[in-house]
Amino acid sequence: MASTKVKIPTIDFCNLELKPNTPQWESIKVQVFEALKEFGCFEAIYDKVPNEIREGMFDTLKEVFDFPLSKLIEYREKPFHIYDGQITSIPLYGNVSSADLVLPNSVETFANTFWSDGNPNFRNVAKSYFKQLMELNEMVTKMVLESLGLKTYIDEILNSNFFFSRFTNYKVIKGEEKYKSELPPHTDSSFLTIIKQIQNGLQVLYKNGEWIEVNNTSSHSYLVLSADTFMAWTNDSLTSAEHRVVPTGDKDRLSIQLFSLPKLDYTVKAPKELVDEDHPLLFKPFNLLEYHKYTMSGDKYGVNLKDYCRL
Ligand SMILES: O=C(O)CCC(=O)C(=O)O
Ligand SMILES: [Fe+2]
Repeated sequence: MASTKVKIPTIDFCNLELKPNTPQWESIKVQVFEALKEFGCFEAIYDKVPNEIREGMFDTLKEVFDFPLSKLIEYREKPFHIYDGQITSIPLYGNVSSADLVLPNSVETFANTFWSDGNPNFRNVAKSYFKQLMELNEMVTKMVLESLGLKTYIDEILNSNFFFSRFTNYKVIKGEEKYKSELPPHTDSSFLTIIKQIQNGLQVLYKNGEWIEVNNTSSHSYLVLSADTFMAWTNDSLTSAEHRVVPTGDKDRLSIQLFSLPKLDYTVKAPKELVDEDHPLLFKPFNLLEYHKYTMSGDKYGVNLKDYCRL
């Protein structure tokens, strides 16, 4: 059972002209760093995504999972477009992911696969949604690096970012208790992951062993998670939040994720400033391409970066 005793911090990013070196920035920066160290996550209240854009994204997500399987398979056949569904252990879980929703000018491949007119409205909605969340990702990244005294690395990290988006659907079939669409506990391989859920279900593991429910306190709530790459790059200064999804209720649960990953050939290595005799290097330098090749080879279900390159 998830606990209600410990709460994930909520950090308000609204109504502020958030710029480095302002008092608001400094105050939020402290909260962000503390939360990512302690919990590996926080709930951001972030009102830069207009309601109609967020709703447009979820309407599209529903539409995509109502398409026949043949459409989803056609989508999967395009390079770098993933459809993960019908997994034997979680048959009601499905996700559609790609890098192209967030690359400038390339949401077209996604839209052209699903809609014969290329759905121009959705293309605008997706660009607007991800642009705002990429700004949130950038602010949080800067705040972490400033907190670590590593301002000089901000450009390097932001330039190494490669974004991946995912639409996830946890189907519910009423009365079919034996089918569960839970997502098992895992950590993400990204620097940061930004998750929007409309129904609850997401839970994060706290260091005392309790699963904490992620609740939306506002329609502008997003969960920001720090993940494996940021943990390795910061030599363990941040936690990589272990999380899982246990949907409740009798409606399909929908969520959208944005992952900021390191570019495939970027070598992730903790900077020298974070390594000394008292803080030895904890992860061998790695790049995502080699790591993914490793996770895809043989039976590696459930492995994470720690298994791959923790020293
Ligand atoms: O559906 C969610 O809320 C989270 C999904 C997730 O953890 C993932 O795709 O890595
Ligand atoms: Fe995840």
